[in-house]
Amino acid sequence: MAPNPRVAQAFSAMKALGISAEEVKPVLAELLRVYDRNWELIEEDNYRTLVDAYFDFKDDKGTDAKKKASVNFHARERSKQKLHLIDDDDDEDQVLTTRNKPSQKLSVSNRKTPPGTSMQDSRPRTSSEASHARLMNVERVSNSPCKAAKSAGHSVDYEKELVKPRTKKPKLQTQHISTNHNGLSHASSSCNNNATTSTGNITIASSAQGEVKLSLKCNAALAQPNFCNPSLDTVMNFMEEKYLTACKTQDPQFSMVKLLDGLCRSYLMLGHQKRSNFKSSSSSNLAVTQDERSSSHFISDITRGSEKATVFLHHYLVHVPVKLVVSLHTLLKVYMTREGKGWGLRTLEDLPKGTFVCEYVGEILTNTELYERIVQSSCSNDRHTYPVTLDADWGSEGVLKDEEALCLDATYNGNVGRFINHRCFDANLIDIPVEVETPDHHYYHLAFFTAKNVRANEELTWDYGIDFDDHDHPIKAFQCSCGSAFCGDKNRKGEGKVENQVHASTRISA
Ligand SMILES: C[S@@+](CC[C@H](N)C(=O)[O-])C[C@H]1O[C@@H](n2cnc3c(N)ncnc32)[C@H](O)[C@@H]1O
Repeated sequence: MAPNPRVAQAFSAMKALGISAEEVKPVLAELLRVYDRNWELIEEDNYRTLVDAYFDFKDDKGTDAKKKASVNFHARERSKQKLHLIDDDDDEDQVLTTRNKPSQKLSVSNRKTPPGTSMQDSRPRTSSEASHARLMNVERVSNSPCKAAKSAGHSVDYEKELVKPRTKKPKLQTQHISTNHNGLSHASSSCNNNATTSTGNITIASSAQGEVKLSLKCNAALAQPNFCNPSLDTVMNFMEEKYLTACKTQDPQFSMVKLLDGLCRSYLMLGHQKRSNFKSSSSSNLAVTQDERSSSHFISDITRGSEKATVFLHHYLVHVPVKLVVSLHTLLKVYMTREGKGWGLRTLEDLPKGTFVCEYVGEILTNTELYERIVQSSCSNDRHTYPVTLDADWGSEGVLKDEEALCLDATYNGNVGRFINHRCFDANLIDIPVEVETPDHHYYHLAFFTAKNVRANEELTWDYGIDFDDHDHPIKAFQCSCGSAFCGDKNRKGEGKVENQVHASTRISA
């Protein structure tokens, strides 16, 4: 009788791996029996199931082959149950633990197949069950973090085993970001579903369903001997500390998880804009409105190369205490200035004179409330920055006393406007109070417009109106590094003693 062509095909596929037909025969026979002669399941993925089964079988060479096959298939069935546990959470391929949801997703049930369950009992009953059983792959990772580090090479908490089902998921579009020696990041991207082939340190993969996965590959050169995996919590806390102090991130809500979440959101948002051929113009910027209360933004950018890490990320969250219609120039970029001014804001495109840039958003406080805050923050060594005094009457019909005058304090709640640095006299932005359409016209927003043509990549600056000679002012001026030929700070960097601290206050007229 002519040999079954499918059998011949399977033998030949295995032969290509150096496995003889003789060795394959019993394993194939067992698989056919378990899968009710469903060849598709065996042939899929280039006979992967057959290969797995063969190696399982071979592992226990020396024991009775048939009994062993039974045990192996039994193990597969246990794997299937594990997969179902994860399916229950509708998150079957989650591999990283998060702090909010500790590693239970990764934990594998100790549930055993009931004693006495025969191989026959464990047969998949439906094709989908069968394929679950078949597609299941279990990678064992040691409980010991150190051993896990050796085998996995990255810091993930595992409880027992990492379960990786080989279910077919929609293809993820991947993008790699590599960094050069300055820490400058550059990325390649594409709009099709093909993975790019460049090597890099960060891989972002997304699917059309809005799923985004990040994979960070550490620079091997930074590896230390005796490496032992830290917990995810330790890493997150360390990074949060680092960005809150070293990089002067001022958002008290800052967290690495939010940062990474912000990256994913930005990726999706930018991808969406790219697809819809989004193009910003001065007028369209004005049309961008949103309630920013819950939105987060991610910005990756350059530091001055003083950090060891390969990619530098900064994020800021925008918390607006009341629902405001905010117009935001979408191509703005927060970056670390080189002159020691901390973070700054720059434009990514040329802006003609008179272009609306962004609003200055902050909490509205009375002068008294602001003063109390400043006293409090100086006691706790917190940096308190940039209150803007408003001369609007804000609903009051009479003349306001000084202590009732209102300020915008963007220290804890603000928008990108909080990153605009001061420049003496010839700043390229001007702040304009913009009346809001309320019947009494008491209220206004503070909006920034360009006071001159601004070139792409130029820093956006604003004259805070500081009197650097006023030493009695309750808020001490910072040592100015604006670089303007008209700088009014006699103590500016390199030209005298360092004046105490960081604060800026300006008074505007409505
Ligand atoms: C409105 S914030 C600007 C964003 C700020 N650079 C940051 O990193 O958050 C104002 C603070 O920035 C710093 N700054 C702004 N302009 C500066 C300048 N010309 N020279 C030095 N520091 C400046 C001061 O610390 C000031 O209190």
